Amino acid sequence: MARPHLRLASEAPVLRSARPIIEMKGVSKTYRTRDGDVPSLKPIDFTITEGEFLVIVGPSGCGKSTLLKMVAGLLRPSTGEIRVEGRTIVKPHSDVGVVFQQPLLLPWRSVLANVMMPVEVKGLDKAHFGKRALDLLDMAGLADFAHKYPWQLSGGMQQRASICRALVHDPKIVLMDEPFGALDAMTREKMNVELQRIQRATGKTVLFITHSIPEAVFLADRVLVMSERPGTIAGVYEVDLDHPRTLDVMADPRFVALTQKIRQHFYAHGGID
Ligand SMILES: Nc1ncnc2c1ncn2[C@@H]1O[C@H](COP(=O)(O)OP(=O)(O)OP(=O)(O)O)[C@@H](O)[C@H]1O
Repeated sequence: MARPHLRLASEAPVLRSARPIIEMKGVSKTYRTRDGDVPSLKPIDFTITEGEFLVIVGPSGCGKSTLLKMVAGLLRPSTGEIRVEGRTIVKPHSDVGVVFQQPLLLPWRSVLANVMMPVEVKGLDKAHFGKRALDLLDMAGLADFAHKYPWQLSGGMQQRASICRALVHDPKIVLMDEPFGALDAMTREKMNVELQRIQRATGKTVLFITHSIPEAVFLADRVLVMSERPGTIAGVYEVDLDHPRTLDVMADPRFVALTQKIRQHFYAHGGID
């Protein structure tokens, strides 16, 4: 990808600090439906620190997306409290950028106009953030595609554009719900390397959901393993591998041992999917 070492001028790399940025206290969720209650999450207590890359893995339906939506303020917890930067979350807020499994770009808008969506919605300064959008597209290797339309881009390029869109308003936190699940294996690996680079360059705190244990270990500072629905924390694994990580790290005995340990955790507790 183009210019692998470019860094946004406004952003210096921030190392992971011990400062809590997302705090969950007794957070649970039960969906109330016409067919009855659907308990999705048991009470969870967990803290994510500033600049941390936290990856959640867990069986299908265990409440991963529910948790992410609650951090984004798109859903309210049934019990407990989520704080972001010390503020209790009760509605959608601009401290986060969100990336979903599908890029969800509007086909009638150019790539640049898509990336600028959050700026327009939040009524931010278009000149200032327009420059930032172009810098981000440059960083993501999409400088030559700013004025193209989404259908003129590959799936991986569209997903990179959607990551730019999540970063454009400079949120401290990026929430990513299986963002690379729809990509082919090689593109997915490249995206992992790229995302790691962007996260290290910008110091963003990332909360990332995946079904892939190797992807989790490759990206994470910590991997949070959830149990079957109603989900709760089954284990937390620290990933003690140096940065920047290349794909070669997957042959490192520590990588192999940790992926195996997490996989065994799933076999012991009922499978990942
Ligand atoms: N709007 C809703 N109304 C009722 N039940 C819901 C709703 N959204 C999710 N659920 C239920 O809550 C549980 C958790 O859903 P969630 O999407 O958070 O799981 P997940 O871990 O992200 O799953 P997957 O890995 O398959 O994407 C599931 O059993 C799901 O059926």
